[in-house]
Amino acid sequence: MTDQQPTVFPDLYLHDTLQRKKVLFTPTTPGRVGMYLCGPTVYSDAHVGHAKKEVAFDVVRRYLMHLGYRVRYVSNITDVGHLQNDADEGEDKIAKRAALEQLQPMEVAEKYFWSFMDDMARLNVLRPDIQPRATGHITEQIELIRELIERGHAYESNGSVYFDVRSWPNYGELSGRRLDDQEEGTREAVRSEKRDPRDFALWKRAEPAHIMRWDSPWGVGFPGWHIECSAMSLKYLGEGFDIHGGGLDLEFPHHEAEIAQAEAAGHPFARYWMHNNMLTIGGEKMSKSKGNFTTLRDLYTRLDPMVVRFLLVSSHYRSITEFNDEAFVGAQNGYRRLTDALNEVERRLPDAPERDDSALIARIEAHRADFERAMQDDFKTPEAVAALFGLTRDVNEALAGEVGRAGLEAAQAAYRTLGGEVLGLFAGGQGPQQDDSQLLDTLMELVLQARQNYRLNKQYAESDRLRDRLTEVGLTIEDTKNGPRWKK
Ligand SMILES: Nc1ncnc2c1ncn2[C@@H]1O[C@H](COP(=O)(O)OP(=O)(O)OP(=O)(O)O)[C@@H](O)[C@H]1O
Ligand SMILES: [Zn+2]
Repeated sequence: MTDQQPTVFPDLYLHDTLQRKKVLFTPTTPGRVGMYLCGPTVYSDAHVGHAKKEVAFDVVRRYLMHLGYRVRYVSNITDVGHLQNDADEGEDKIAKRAALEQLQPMEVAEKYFWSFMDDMARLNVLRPDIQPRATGHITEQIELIRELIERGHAYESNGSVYFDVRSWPNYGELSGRRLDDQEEGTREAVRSEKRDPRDFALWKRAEPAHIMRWDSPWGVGFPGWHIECSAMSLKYLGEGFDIHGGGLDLEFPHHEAEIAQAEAAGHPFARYWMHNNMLTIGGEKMSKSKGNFTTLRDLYTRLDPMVVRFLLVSSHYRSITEFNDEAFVGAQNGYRRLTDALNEVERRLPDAPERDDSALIARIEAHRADFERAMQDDFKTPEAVAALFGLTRDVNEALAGEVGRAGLEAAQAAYRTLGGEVLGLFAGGQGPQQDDSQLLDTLMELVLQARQNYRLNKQYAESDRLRDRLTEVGLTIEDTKNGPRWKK
């Protein structure tokens, strides 16, 4: 099979954190893009902030694919518990959760990996081409640390290995922080192992109680927080790969450390850095540790995941998205406007008459051009969504009268390509209609309530009849100590 790739790609501008400005994007290998995104630490359910990041970069990837690029999208899974704070101390997040849930650390990682995958699938986030796990790449991480020691940029101390920031003058180039401005804040015991308090751990000696542990040239231990991303992105995308993404909160120290680890070892790192801004609640970053989060799981009981996605793409990836009920209502209405129009277009298509729709088609093309222009200017999704609303205004106006096949087909193609393929707003491909599973959840909640009322009134025969009838259609009710549950 030959590669069907366009030879000319339209100009695409993106904001590069490293250059602190919007720049023209040119991939290293014509027609191909290698992208790496810092993925989740799998120790709890994903929240809406994680969704902002995943959707932001999913849209970047989808748009590159839409332009005709072949994209290799790599996103890691942190399944080794790195320590709780940036100063290389505190508890191991995964181990802490394992103790709480009485599970093995690897059970915790497995459980939350799958919950993350399910949550993102419902948001219509495409699966990464490669999803490397940190625990599966300990050898690569050890190798990179060894190179750093050999080149004099890292040193072993008491069974741990630290990156020597003073040996690498470029440290701070991404975040613009000068070494002298960087915080110290490290506990005395850890500080005494370091030559400089700002040095960060590449490898940590494991205390006897630490479950996740590996042999290394420096004794039994586990990797530091940052090293996995340098090792795995280089392994799967090669030196000088194109785009590295992640949340703005990771710029320092995580991304700064990723660059230093790779480049000090002699491996040119990412050429463009993209950072999404934060999803906030009451003006504060939504985060696991602050406890001010709403999990996607919870949110999906109230909202169609596609509305959540619509809400996220309605603000720019570099803007703050404030999360509140008003925003939901707006997103619900906005999404409805698009899907109502598309549903009507598709309903009419099979019996559409032949007629001249050139005026409508010209307007559709103009909205399409607006959409592309917005996306080529640093992925301005709010403007792209505005173009879809412009399209919807014209389509609705046309639908008020008679529209021919050509007009309907052009409208359908615009919605499906731009709203569907690029923005990922119409999951599944079978149409934008409401997802029935959502409906089923709501109905079953009502049924369980009705059954509970029967039981409270001691109407056990009615309650049993309800349950038996559900069993006949393949729905089972189980009474647990936390109340009744149902499953298909
Ligand atoms: N509120 C948010 N808005 C946008 N992106 C976020 C938000 N919270 C986390 N992210 C991104 O998700 C990824 C994983 O984040 P992380 O696991 O540190 O979540 P967190 O909730 O900030 O956890 P913690 O509070 O324990 O640091 C990072 O790339 C981070 O930038
Ligand atoms: Zn990373």
